[in-house]
Amino acid sequence: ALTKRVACADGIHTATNEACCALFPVMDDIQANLFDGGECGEDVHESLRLTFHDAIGFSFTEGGGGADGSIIIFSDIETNFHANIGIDEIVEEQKPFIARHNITPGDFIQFAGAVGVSNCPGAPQLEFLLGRPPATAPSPDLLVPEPFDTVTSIIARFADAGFNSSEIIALLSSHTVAAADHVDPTIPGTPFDSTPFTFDTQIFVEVQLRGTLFPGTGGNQGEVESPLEGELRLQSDSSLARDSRTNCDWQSFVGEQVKMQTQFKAAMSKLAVLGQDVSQMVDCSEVIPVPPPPVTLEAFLPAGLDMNDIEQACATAAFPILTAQPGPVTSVAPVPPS
Ligand code: HEM
Ligand SMILES: [Ca+2]
Ligand SMILES: [Mn+2]
Repeated sequence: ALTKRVACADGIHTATNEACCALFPVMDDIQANLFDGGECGEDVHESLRLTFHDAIGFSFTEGGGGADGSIIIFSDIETNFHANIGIDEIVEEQKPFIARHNITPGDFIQFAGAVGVSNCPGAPQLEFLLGRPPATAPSPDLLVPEPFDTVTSIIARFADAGFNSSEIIALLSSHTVAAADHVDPTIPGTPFDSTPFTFDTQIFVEVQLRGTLFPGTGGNQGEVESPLEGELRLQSDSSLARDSRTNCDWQSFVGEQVKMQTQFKAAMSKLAVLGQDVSQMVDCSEVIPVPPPPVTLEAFLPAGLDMNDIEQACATAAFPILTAQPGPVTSVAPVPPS
């Protein structure tokens, strides 16, 4: 179909809606100066986490404006919430970008998340809608889930924001490009899967492996044993992979790159506009770059492990049979700090 495009004032870009033209200089700035020239590193990971921590501040019963930028506008309040530990870093890094462009914090947070994820091989091209007004109040506390929450409590919290249990698992695809800095503060940058720079399905494989060790110290709140040196497992991910309400959804993404991409994208589209009036927003998804494909498409077992190390949890389907990477057991390298 032919869509009428307008020329942007920069003389370089075109857009279906002129309002989207303003996003190109923002994108160039964050790619060069926040994401180190287009990497899928720590700042992208933190920016993706921030999209969630801003948006999930929404409740049908407790209030909260959702994806409204309140976590930046009222950072003095929200970064002190226990579940937001460490989020102050990316909040302070993003503030100067917002100051030098004409964009609201709510729009910037979701835009940076979508552009950032496009740097990760294997990710879907996320939607981006423009037009979130500035937040007028901080989010109430206790709306962001904690890694030590029970599955019952996590499902209830997401339901109170409009998400079903399948959408929770789809959103947790995000933990494929992720590491923890504060769960075990002795080992910052410890990834949740062995490929923290690739948006693959390894998170769904590796969380299903039998836990055998703590990568740093034991006894941290919200952490359970992982299968590999250098890899950290959240108690919440572990429980969701094993609970009968969510284990088949979890397993269903193993090796299913396109399914994961499709469902993550759909759930992120909902998350990014929580609490917003979509009828007042402009679709600028065309501005978001198309991510590179993953280097390897096949899901695998980490070297030295075999199918006996998988803790089958879904009662109605067998875990896909995977091949181990060659060689002896390896350890996972940390994600370097930004
Ligand atoms: C049950 C829900 C969830 C829980 C309990 C949870 C918990 C956590 C925790 C504890 C960390 C480590 C933070 C640190 O110590 O640095 C983390 C990291 C992260 N989370 Fe989640 N999370 C959840 C859902 C989500 C969702 C829905 C998204 C995005 C859509 C997300 C994206 C991320 C990312 C990208 C990181 C890595 C940040 C980095 O590497 O710096 N999480 N999450
Ligand atoms: Ca990964
Ligand atoms: Mn981090």
